[in-house]
Amino acid sequence: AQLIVVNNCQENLWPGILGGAGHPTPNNGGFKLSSGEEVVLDVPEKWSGRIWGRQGCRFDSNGKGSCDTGDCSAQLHCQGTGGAPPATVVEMTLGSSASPLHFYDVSLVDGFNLPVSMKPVGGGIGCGVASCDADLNICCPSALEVKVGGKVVGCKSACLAMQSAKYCCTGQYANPKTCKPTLFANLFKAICPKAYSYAFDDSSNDSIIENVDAPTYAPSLPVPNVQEMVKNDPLHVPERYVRNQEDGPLMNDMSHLSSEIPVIDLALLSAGDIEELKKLDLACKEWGFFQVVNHGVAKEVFQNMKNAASEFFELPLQEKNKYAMPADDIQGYGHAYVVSEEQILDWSDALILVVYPTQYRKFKLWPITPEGFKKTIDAYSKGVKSVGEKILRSVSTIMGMDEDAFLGLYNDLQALRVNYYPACCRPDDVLGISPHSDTSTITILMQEEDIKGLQIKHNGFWVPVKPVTDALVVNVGDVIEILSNGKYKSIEHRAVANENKARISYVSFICPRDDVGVEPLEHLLDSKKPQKMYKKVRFGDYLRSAMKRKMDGKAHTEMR
Ligand SMILES: O=C(O)CCC(=O)C(=O)O
Ligand SMILES: [Fe+2]
Repeated sequence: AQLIVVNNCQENLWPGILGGAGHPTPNNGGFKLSSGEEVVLDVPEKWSGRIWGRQGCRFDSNGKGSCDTGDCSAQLHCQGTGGAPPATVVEMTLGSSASPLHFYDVSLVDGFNLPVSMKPVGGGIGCGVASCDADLNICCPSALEVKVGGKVVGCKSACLAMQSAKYCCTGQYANPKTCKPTLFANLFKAICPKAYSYAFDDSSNDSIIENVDAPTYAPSLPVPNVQEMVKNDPLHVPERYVRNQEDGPLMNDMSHLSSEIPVIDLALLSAGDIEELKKLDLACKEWGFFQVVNHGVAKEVFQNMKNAASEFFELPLQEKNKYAMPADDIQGYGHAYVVSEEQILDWSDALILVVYPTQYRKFKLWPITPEGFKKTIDAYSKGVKSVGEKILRSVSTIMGMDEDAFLGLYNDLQALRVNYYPACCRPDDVLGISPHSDTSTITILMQEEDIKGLQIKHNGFWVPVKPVTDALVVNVGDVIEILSNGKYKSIEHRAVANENKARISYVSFICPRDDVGVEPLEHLLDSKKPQKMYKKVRFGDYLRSAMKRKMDGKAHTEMR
């Protein structure tokens, strides 16, 4: 794709550019653009990044110097650094020729320095003109002004000027319920209604045309709502839910092994710490499961998700059914993987939503009660996505590749499944979720602190995964098992029901796009394992064939 950057101002400008994680930065991140001039930048399809204008710059012949606003580490070429606020920023995630839907907005979250607008030309679909083309410097409240030589050159955001959690939407304000537009944001919004003016402002881009060509999935048969069934008749377990007793008792004495499931410090891992990388290698080989701590996602993001989801599941059924899974989809509130009238059913209900790529979001299935739930899901998923990227970087490192070898290929799709396991009067007779392995690249799960449920199969025994405070549980999915030619294992796991308590788990599946071919990586074949152990599969076909079967034990992974 091409970006045409035009300077319609009366003065010279120096645009700055920054590619998002895993995306390149064109033109070394910055260049001069004289008044009236235009420049065409080539960026790959699906490029994601930001552009802002720098003004009042002086650079020497080595490209060193500074700007009055938007400065990036005193360099002409920003090369990986963002602009100093206040600066009006255009943020975008472009589509591709196959899916020409572009997302972009003009953000005033970091303040304002120059009027900017963006629109699609020559094809592609977007949300029209995103802009703040008025000069906010003229009406900037004096407390927010940035002056150079007596002239107002920028208007700070309230966050920058006040440096407080309330205006920055951090700490206790880091969620859409408590992060409200401030007086200043409202002022910005009044003048520039088509711009993003505070951290949780999505009124301006919620109107984006949804899921133009979102993939469809094999539907699941309709079955009763388990939570409602229990509410109406708590002492009855219908025959359809009674599990096969042949697969042994649900509880055994393997819980002493729980403490051996590796706990990995993600900050150390991302810093390339050798011990932590070894731990990851061992975890993926021997366990297929591990927990991560120090993952950088704020506690509130988790807590908000837990609060909102608990509230959602407590709503009356008819309210929840406003988001009922349509007959031809597996997104929404309902059940997945029910494929025959005969199969034994799981003791759970679920809310399932595709969260990335954002253009696949089906907002009509995103609950609006409790208030702010949509934004909470968005914030939670964003946090999980960042954790997923860190883990995938390290996984590609231990597989002997560049750290970003997996990004953008195997983590394009992210789906959220919130499982609700009602209490059960005969917990030994049912399963919350039947044994299965995940078809994903990796799965990231948040569980409640004090309620057991998840068990993983380790050397033939079921080992409970004990919740670790603030940790996320991560497991290797079928995709990594195939890519690694079986070195890393996508382990069978299940969830049990509890007698007195309901349990909720929050499961994010990180997956490749449908059209990605998955097969063992050539460079991993060696004299010990010269053969590819798995057939090449198109991920979309693999996922759909897995969905047509009842989840039943390990892998749909087809051996050669
Ligand atoms: O609830 C759990 O702990 C496990 C859920 C799970 O494995 C899944 O949804 O794939
Ligand atoms: Fe699972």
